[in-house]
Amino acid sequence: MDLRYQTGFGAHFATEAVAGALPVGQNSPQHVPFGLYAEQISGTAFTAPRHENRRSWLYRLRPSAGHGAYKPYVQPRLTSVFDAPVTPNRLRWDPIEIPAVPTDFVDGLVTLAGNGDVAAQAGMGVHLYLANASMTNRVFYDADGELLIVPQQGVLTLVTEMGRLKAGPGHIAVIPRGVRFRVEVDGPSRGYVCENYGAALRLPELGPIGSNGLANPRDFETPVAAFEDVDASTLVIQKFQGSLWAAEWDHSPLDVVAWHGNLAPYRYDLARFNTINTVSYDHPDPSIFTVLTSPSDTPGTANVDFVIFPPRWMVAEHTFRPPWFHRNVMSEFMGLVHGAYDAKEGGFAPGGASLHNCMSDHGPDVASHRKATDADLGPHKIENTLAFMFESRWVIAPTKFALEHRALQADYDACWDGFPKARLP
Ligand SMILES: O=C(O)Cc1cc(O)ccc1O
Ligand SMILES: [Fe+2]
Repeated sequence: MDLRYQTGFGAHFATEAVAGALPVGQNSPQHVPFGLYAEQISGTAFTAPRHENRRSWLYRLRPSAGHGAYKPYVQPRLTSVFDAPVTPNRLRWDPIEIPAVPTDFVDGLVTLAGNGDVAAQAGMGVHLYLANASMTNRVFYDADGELLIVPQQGVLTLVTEMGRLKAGPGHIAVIPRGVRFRVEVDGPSRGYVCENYGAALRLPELGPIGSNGLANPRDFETPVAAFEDVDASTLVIQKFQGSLWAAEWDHSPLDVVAWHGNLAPYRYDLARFNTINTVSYDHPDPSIFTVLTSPSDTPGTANVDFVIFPPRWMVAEHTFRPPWFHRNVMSEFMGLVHGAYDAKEGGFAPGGASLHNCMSDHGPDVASHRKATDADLGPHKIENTLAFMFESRWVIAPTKFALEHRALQADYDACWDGFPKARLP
């Protein structure tokens, strides 16, 4: 099915799947068209400043309040408890395999790491999804945070309350906190998820860059209204305060016929990113590649930034072009969608991950360093690559699952062994 989208970041959308379903001129009329039920979903406090405020009005076949009690649902690999001792050591994982047994998106989520406090609405969970089956008669939502999904293998169809969107490798999709959805897969599927407990992701400030550049607002796509009228038992699973809960509803909650507002799922094609970089010398800070940011209460110090390392021209003169050696106050979780990353010649594979926490020393490995030092510095295009980083002000703690998994590389430190010592005159 061809899906249709409306464009613009954080825009005030209005969409109806049936003509005349959306009330005109008010949100909650005494008689909603066709007897639909009006329901507001807020993503910010009612009194949040206007430029922060996010909410939408949904017009549905039945009110979502009509369901019974939720009971605990057991999926122990998805958690907000990062239960391994937090470590200053640099960590790297090979890709974790997609299971052979039928596994859908919810059951296929595994938590690798995270930070902050789900109850305080600060920090994030970092997960992988490892799925090979579509969700049937099951719908998920996350009361703990917004979900930034970075597919690495397989195309996902996200069937949400507010319409359908597709995202495969090269796209990202964002589902706001609380919005219900089902995931359909087209085969074995793997990707990364940043579960953002904090303030909703938004475009970064552009400062002296000016009024255009980086991710341009018009390239964000939000689905048009689409609904299913299914009077069959549906298991609605939610993540609430770190645990999963499920309730059997007697219908599909994906029954929103029309909606309007600025809280909505969206997708973005990372190939549309307007990558800005030096045209003179030196390697800028990677903040120049920020796609989306979730600010914390301290200006310029993100709860989490989503940063990409896309294909781009390298033209810097008399410059060591890959990332420099560094240690940062911010903590860095990295993943790779495809290709190779310019700071790591080997060992960092698509579907793999790395974690460099606050003040841990890292940078190019020996082979990448040598190659960049010996390189002829003509204009050079880095192609067929897409790495990304979830960068956070809070130290990122791994889970036991991640630390005990055989995908954890035992010898990661060795990639920085053998740098020849500088020779003084
Ligand atoms: O560690 C990394 O590879 C991410 C990174 C990239 C870069 O270009 C500069 C700093 C930085 O942390
Ligand atoms: Fe780094």
